[in-house]
Amino acid sequence: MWKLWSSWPKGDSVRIALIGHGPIAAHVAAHLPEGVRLTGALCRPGREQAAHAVLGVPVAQALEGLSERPDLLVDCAGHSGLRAHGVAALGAGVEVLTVSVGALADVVFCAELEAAARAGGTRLCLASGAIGALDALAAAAMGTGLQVTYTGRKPPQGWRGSRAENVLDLDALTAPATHFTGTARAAAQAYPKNANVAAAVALAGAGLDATRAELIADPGATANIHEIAAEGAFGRFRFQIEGLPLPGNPRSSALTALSLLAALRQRGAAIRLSL
Ligand SMILES: NC(=O)C1=CN([C@@H]2O[C@H](COP(=O)(O)OP(=O)(O)OC[C@H]3O[C@@H](n4cnc5c(N)ncnc54)[C@H](OP(=O)(O)O)[C@@H]3O)[C@@H](O)[C@H]2O)C=CC1
Ligand SMILES: O=C([O-])CC(=O)C(=O)O
Repeated sequence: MWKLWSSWPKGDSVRIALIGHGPIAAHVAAHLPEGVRLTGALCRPGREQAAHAVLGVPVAQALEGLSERPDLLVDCAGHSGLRAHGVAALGAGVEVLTVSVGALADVVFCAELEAAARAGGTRLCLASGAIGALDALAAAAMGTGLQVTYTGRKPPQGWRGSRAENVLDLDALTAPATHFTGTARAAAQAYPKNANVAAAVALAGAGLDATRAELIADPGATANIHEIAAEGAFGRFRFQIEGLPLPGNPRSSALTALSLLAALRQRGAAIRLSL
């Protein structure tokens, strides 16, 4: 069946390298669309063997250490991966696709990324990740009066290793408990492994300081539930997604890895969605 973004033009292929070898990276590597070739990966010092075992490609600690220069560097590692490699890659003219959207809440780092992309004549692409409806938010933001609230709800184990543990006894919860309310910027900075979605919603729509965020640990939740409530001159909408986690990390929704695959597939299409 013909699809809008069916495949890369025959004979063309894109070389990608990954940052990270966690559940998101492993899923991407195992399901690359036709025409996309994984040529390398970047890891932290001492993690070469572990990364090679998961991905089966040459591994280095920096882009210059890879034998093949990628056309695109795909950050699947989280904020520290983008911080370690984003500016250098963009400055060297290598496009970067990232899941670490919340890292852009740091204004200084965001400006460094932007300057590097301009200097390198390339761009930083933000994955839609675990959320949807960013197209509607971006359109709504072109009108007036946009107000957006994002609510992130996960089972208690989805908040392990996050600041929620300072506020709540996750093992003892018997009812939903809010452990953060504030701006999307503050959420993204306080929860680097859990609130990239808050940043994506904000960057697409009303901005990091005007978007309200609430984060909830819910012992009754059986999925990672993300909700957007938006209203403005355009009208209003509500969007909710119940994302199942990837095997290997209850924090990360499977849709995140799928969004990277969708972005890779779209990149090679002559006819594509416009967002
Ligand atoms: N945009 C979105 O909607 C979403 C974004 N995310 C982001 O994706 C990140 C990754 O998720 P997931 O795969 O589940 O997480 P894991 O934390 O399980 O995996 C992260 C991987 O990245 C590696 N890594 C960490 N820092 C670096 C670095 N500086 N350089 C190279 N590799 C590095 C780790 O390796 P090692 O520890 O061995 O060094 C590990 O292999 C999350 O932390 C979160 O920030 C997640 C879900 C949704
Ligand atoms: O995967 C998810 O459900 C969301 C997540 O962790 C994030 O926004 O960083």
